[in-house]
Amino acid sequence: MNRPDRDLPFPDALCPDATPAPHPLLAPVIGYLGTWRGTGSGGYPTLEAGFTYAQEVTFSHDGRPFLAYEARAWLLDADGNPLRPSARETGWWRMLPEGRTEALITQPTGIAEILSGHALDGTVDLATEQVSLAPTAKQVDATRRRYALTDPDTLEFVHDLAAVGLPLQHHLSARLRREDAGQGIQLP
Ligand code: HEM
Repeated sequence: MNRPDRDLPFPDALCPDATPAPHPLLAPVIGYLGTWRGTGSGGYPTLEAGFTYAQEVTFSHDGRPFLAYEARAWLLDADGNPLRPSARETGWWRMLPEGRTEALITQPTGIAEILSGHALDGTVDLATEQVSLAPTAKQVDATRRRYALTDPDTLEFVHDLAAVGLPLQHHLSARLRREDAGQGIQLP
């Protein structure tokens, strides 16, 4: 969806020095632009065992004050080989003055999250304002997400989940590296 090489009149940009120029309100998240890959682990009290996964995440923009966000994950076996497709999600991070952030994220499991939070110094904290569920989706009451650029080429992610009647607690942690690591964007 966000491929910059597509023949569109207004293609998305994946880095700050490409055309179009990023909107000034993207400043607190400018280091997120690009494609990220890495692995993570997760679990939940309802699951017999924890799991490990790989993930690819892309943030792009079209010159307006929001990031287009797309993520797909697949489970890994004990040897690190791909096992099966897992979570996918797509959405929009709306950037407001002073780093205030609103995000809309949907998943093919029938879950739609509306989150709000704040972006500061490469860290974005988001918590759900509202979760909407398709009629057959699992019960999800709330999520909380923290994304942190621990260096210009490393994006760490922690996701807490309140679902199926349980209180908000850890579901996922991941560490992603910039696809073209080494050419990382310097943080302001
Ligand atoms: C990288 C992203 C994610 C991965 C790899 C992942 C992985 C998993 C796995 C492996 C399970 C066990 C069921 C299965 O085998 O499919 C699961 C369950 C579940 N996940 Fe996730 N998940 C991710 C993101 C999310 C998100 C964003 C939400 C909610 C907004 C979510 C909500 C749930 C719920 C509600 C369950 C079912 C719990 C239960 O019924 O016991 N997951 N997840």
